[in-house]
Amino acid sequence: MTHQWRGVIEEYRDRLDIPANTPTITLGEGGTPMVHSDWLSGLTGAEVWLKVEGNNPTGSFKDRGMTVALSVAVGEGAKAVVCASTGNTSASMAAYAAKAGIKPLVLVPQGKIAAGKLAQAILHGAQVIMVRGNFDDCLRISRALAEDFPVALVNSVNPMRLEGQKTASFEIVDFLGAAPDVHVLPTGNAGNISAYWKGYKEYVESGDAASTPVMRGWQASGAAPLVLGAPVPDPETVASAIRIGNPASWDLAMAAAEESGGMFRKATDEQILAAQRELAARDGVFVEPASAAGVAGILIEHDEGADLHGKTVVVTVTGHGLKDIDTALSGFTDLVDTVVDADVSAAARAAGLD
Ligand SMILES: Cc1ncc(COP(=O)(O)O)c(C=O)c1O
Ligand SMILES: N[C@@H](CCOP(=O)(O)O)C(=O)O
Repeated sequence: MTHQWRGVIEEYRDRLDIPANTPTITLGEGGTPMVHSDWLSGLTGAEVWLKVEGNNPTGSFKDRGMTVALSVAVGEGAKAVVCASTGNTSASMAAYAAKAGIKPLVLVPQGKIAAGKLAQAILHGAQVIMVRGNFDDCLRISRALAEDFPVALVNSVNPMRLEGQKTASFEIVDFLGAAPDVHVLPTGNAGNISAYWKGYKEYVESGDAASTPVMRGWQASGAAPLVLGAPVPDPETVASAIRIGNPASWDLAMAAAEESGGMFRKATDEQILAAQRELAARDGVFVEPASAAGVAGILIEHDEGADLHGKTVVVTVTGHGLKDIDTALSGFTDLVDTVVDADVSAAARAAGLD
């Protein structure tokens, strides 16, 4: 009989630092594909694998953390949950809250989150509060609400989120049979790089891996506090998911980069969008702009002459492209606007076949 994937908690309960009586609120998250990037492997001489986190139930890696955070919160009696979000956390939280039958409350920067993510949060029943401010303002308010009112905060400042998100490292090592040499991922609030590093270290401690990878986090140029070494008061980037100026997991993320021999770097919006398009067209993997920051990083370092020959590289592509189709289509207005009469010769002419 084939193994039915049971979600992060049931697959990894003995590796999660959670209370023993924690219930399981799951949508079947985790167990995401590792897709070989023939394109990036051919270009760099490395074996490059994409960890495709857009295949999670709500379309991003947040689901790994949210199943654990919501389950623990419900186990502790929570009747409502709150988060600040650039979009994906709200979509994920709202879905798991719906499954749990508790109230989701979301604070988002007004007009700054992708329509697909807003639709997810609303359809899953969240009360969405639009804030005149940025993500960092929303997180400050959410923390205060959770202190003063009976709502559990489920942003990645909640350690249960990192417990769940660390399972992606386990899956990568199990798939490859060893830890990769290099792990590349986009970085915003910095919970995910911290969670991956925790997971890799735990697999070494338990004897399931012999080594840990070098961790490289990529930020957008207009929202690159970890590169600059100081918070950015007005972060700006087309990659709305990582439009964050003061990452909550700053210290953990810095430790991940330093302990692993890695670093944080930045890519421009143009480089991120070009990477998004190339990845979709060459490897068949459609990701949202923020998710392409790590791919942009590989391309940038390749252009700079970095030598990855013979290495195993994993790039986490964090969220699905369908979440933000407005940005994706913005570079293709000529194609979208091409319309022909309903006959074969007009179609053949437009396609350049005649
Ligand atoms: C699609 C996507 N990629 C990357 C990130 C960055 O992850 P983290 O905030 O854990 O650094 C986020 C959220 O911030 C995101 O939604
Ligand atoms: N990109 C995130 C920002 C919040 O991150 P979190 O991991 O701390 O919840 C989002 O999708 O809102």
